[in-house]
Amino acid sequence: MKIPVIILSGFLGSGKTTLLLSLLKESKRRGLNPGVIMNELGAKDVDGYILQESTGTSVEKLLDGCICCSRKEELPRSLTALLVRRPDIIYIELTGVADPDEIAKSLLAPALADRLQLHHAITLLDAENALEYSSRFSSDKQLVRTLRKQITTADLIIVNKSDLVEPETLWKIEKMVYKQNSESEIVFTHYSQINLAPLLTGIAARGFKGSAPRRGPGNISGTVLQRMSTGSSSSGGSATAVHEPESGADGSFSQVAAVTLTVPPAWAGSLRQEELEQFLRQWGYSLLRAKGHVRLAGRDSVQLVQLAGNRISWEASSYPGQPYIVCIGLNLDEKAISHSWAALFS
Ligand SMILES: Nc1nc2c(ncn2[C@@H]2O[C@H](COP(=O)(O)OP(=O)(O)OP(=O)(O)O)[C@@H](O)[C@H]2O)c(=O)[nH]1
Repeated sequence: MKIPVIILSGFLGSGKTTLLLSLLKESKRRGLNPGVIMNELGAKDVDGYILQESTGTSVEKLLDGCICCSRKEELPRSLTALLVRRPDIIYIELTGVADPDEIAKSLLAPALADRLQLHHAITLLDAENALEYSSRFSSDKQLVRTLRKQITTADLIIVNKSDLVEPETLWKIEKMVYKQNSESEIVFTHYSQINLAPLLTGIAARGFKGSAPRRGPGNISGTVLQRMSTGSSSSGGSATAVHEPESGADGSFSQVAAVTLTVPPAWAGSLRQEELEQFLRQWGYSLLRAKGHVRLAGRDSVQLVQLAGNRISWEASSYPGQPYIVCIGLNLDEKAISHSWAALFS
């Protein structure tokens, strides 16, 4: 029996890891042994740590580049390594700038096609920002193309973060999605909460001799509204650019780049929350996403900081390593960022 694979795609900060956490918990509740491949643009494994911390799942990590383009050859190797652990289901969480179609094609490689089967390609959209992407990223045509591919490839589109927008915005997003992909199911929700049962229907733990997995019958209702009938260095800086393509090349190859900033090991002080927020906000929309673990003045525990869609959130974490932040952006000035970061510790 082929092992079902679920691909999770969607722009930076749209809610992929939040959904993956729920899927892992539900998989474990059903007695399944899930395998996870997680790809990050940055050199640090923020989301993998979150998953391991809250679900105990071991994660095959592919850091520092995108597996649909610059690190394409690494995916088959990781899948083969994962298969040794005999998973009942495999989740692949892509970077926010990955083309899921390229990943789906990779599953058809001769060494994998007999063992794996694409079960669902899911794309998450950040309701607060999705309508702006084409105009905001007009300087990066590849990125705009990739974001379209994320919509056209999906058989399930989850419009997430509906708590941050008015209902009219959701209707506009539905219209935009429908123009590009009228076949997919679309649900609206927040914190990636959907009915997971249809996604996992028919998937059984190994040893079970039942029928092969099949796609669920739908009914993946969100919590807000359902689709209406539409008729149809010293600073520790290190950057990873997803390079511009040769014309006609496969992959996403956008100009989005990641800079990993670590706190100098010798520094014994702690940062103030406002200082760090100011550091993150000064780059405006060129900083698309930031995440990391830092120590703050006045807080006992390490803090997980996340910037997504220009919103910053903080939560306690038990990360034991050297504090860092990964910054991901479009046309980010790496030198200026590293310089400004170093100034925080001078
Ligand atoms: N307000 C709000 N915040 C959300 C929602 N879903 C996720 N978040 C927050 O948005 C941030 C990004 O969520 P993730 O699940 O990490 O997004 P992602 O797509 O995995 O992000 P990357 O993989 O880093 O691109 C986190 O701080 C989440 O807690 C939502 O529906 N509403």
